[in-house]
Amino acid sequence: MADSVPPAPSKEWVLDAETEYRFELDPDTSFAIKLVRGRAEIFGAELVQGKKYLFALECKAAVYTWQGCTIEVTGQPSTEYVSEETPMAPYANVHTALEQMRVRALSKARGSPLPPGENADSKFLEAPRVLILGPENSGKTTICKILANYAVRTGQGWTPVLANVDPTEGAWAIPGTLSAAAIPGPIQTYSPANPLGSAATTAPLALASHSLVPLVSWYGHTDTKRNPLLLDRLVRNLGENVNDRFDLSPEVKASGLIVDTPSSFASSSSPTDHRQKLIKACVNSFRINVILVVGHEKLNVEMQRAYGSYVTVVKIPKSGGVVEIDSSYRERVQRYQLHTYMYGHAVQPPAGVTGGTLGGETLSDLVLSPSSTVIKFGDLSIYQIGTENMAPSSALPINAHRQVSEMQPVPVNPASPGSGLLGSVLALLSPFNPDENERYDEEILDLSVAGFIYVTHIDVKQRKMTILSPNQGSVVGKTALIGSVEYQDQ
Ligand SMILES: Nc1ncnc2c1ncn2[C@@H]1O[C@H](COP(=O)(O)OP(=O)(O)OP(=O)(O)O)[C@@H](O)[C@H]1O
Repeated sequence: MADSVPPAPSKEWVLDAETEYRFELDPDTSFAIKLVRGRAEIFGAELVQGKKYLFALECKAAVYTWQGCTIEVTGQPSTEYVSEETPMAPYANVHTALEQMRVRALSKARGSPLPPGENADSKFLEAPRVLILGPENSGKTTICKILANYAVRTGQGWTPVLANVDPTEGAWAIPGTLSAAAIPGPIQTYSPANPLGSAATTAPLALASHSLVPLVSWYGHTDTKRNPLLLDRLVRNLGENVNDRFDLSPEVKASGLIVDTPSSFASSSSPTDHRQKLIKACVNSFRINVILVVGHEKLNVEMQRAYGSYVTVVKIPKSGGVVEIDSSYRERVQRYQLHTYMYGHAVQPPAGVTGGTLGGETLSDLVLSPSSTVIKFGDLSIYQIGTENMAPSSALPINAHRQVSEMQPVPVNPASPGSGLLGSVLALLSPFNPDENERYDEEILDLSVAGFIYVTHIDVKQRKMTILSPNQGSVVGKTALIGSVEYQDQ
């Protein structure tokens, strides 16, 4: 009977130069955009003429054109309009400045002479290492995408590293993580479940040919205030890992780094010392040399005072297109991310649209079938870092010592009624160092994530539990970390 469904409504929009078409989708709807004439981009990623791009899961985005274009849209967005006021010109200026830094850094790395008149002071020969700060809904993640996409679009072969230290956002994995990946090609926008494009963490590598393989670490909470000490350590680890990666390749190093941060780093409702410590951890560990503050005068002044002597601090405008997303939308997006990690995307294109791609992939390639496995309690060593609902050390009375530190790995007994395991997300960690001499007490805090599993059933009597995993690999003998991220099968 599919033939009798009338095709979804289609409409053409003619966009003038330097304008953008903005749209927002309702839940359970999909949408298609085709570039008919001219040139256009979505957050810096160019559209190919004639190709049908699909969008789903309450995606909110914009098609921008520098020279003017015509697009055909199919489906019914909840909001759509064209805006003539965008901050794309200042963003492009920032890109140009970063590009000059890349070119100079590569010349230095290769020992090539600098163009005449260029400053040979080593301070001006560093690749850009950019930290993006701004309040909620200022468009930080979108700016990261635009800047990374402009870098890969130059055709210079850059592979900038994008790092996400915002655990409220799933980036390439799921909420509760920090991650970093080198970006070899344009990041597509198509669903808030994959805000930075698709990645292959545990899902089969064949899943998506455009997948990145990011480095992921598990903080385990979506609230940055929950365990700031742990967050600080993970930020430093990620910085070290990125620096190690840079040491392996002068080309990647010259491509530079862009770091996306949580809005709590800019929010006056966060304790000032936590905020400042975490910003400092980012600046130091990622060796930041440019701070971009998105539309926040006070934070800009604060950053100028704290870092202006050795870091270039620039205030950039916020786009009027950034959607004011509320907490219920955020919760839904977190659920979409957790669901997509296990099941992939099962998107139904708008009626009548065939041959569309989602994030550059054909739809049939994006559906995953996770496996549900029963394991014995002893098969997996499960820990949590610190105890639940722990106030930070700074909130304890003077001279009071906590029994369990915020950083201490505590074994979790699945048989205990208060284990909190049922419905929880567990991060499977990469193995401990095989060399006993290299092992250390807190090594578990520094292990990267190999994948995630969800606990869907616990049978205390039989001492067994059922886990959902996106791949078939055995978990026996592995170490897992629980946090406070929960999953409910939809
Ligand atoms: N110009 C635009 N037109 C339409 N939608 C946009 C535009 N810019 C950003 N958005 C959308 O607005 C939402 C919020 O943007 P973004 O995630 O970049 O903000 P953020 O500051 O990183 O958010 P957070 O508060 O989570 O840190 C996203 O869904 C994004 O796709």
